[in-house]
Amino acid sequence: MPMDLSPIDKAKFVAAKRAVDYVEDGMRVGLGTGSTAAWMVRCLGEIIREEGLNITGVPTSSRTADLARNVGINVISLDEAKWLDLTIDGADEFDADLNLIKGGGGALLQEKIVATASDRMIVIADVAKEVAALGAFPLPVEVIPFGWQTSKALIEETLVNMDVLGQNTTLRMNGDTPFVTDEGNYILDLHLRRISNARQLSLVMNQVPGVVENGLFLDICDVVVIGGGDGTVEVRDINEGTVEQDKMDFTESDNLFADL
Ligand SMILES: O=C[C@H](O)[C@H](O)[C@H](O)COP(=O)(O)O
Repeated sequence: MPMDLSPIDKAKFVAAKRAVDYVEDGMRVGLGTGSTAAWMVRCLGEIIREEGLNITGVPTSSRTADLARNVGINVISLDEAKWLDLTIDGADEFDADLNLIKGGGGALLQEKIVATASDRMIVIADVAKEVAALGAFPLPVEVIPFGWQTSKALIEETLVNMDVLGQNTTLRMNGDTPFVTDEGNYILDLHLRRISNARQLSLVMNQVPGVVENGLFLDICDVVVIGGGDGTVEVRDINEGTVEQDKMDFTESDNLFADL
């Protein structure tokens, strides 16, 4: 009996399930963070249990580390792994060049380090994450708590100097207190609406004192697996374009749904 999933969760699930097909025995895999990545971690745990694969996971957040251990994935740190075969992660937006905005869940720093330490990055996303131009989703920028208001003012001044219009920067909150990342930092969300020069913006943001990293992932992603609420899956490769379009039969996933 399948669990009663909403269309958005079905979309995330089918993307995640298709993406774990890329995982082979003996691989070291970067494990992303967020609701879509959580489906992937569960699917990975499932194939490890069912097929006895020897997979080592490097999580990108404490949340993902806890989930990975719970589903039976052998978890090590990036420094122990040193280099990864593959990272599978979600995204907040992706464009036609497979450039991304990430960090909606506040894990962008570890995610960027882990993704860039991988031979390949596969992004899993529901169809709604595709955009013509990045920027409708607020761009997360991680800053150290010391002097964060100064960093915020410098970011705003920089955006004005770059002629970025409609900008507005907010400190991410968790109730009444600032949201704190796994590294003990804060997140500033840049409400830009449309980013016209992502490369320049990324470089300039990272030069502001106090900024640790920003959520633009440029030239990092190799493949996007896009899920639809009706079970459709499209695989888009950075070099080859759309390489696969399929539709998953949900009845085939009954056992997996029951386990999740
Ligand atoms: O910090 C969080 C990550 O970048 C997530 O991968 C991103 O926010 C997408 O999350 P979700 O799959 O929940 O939409």
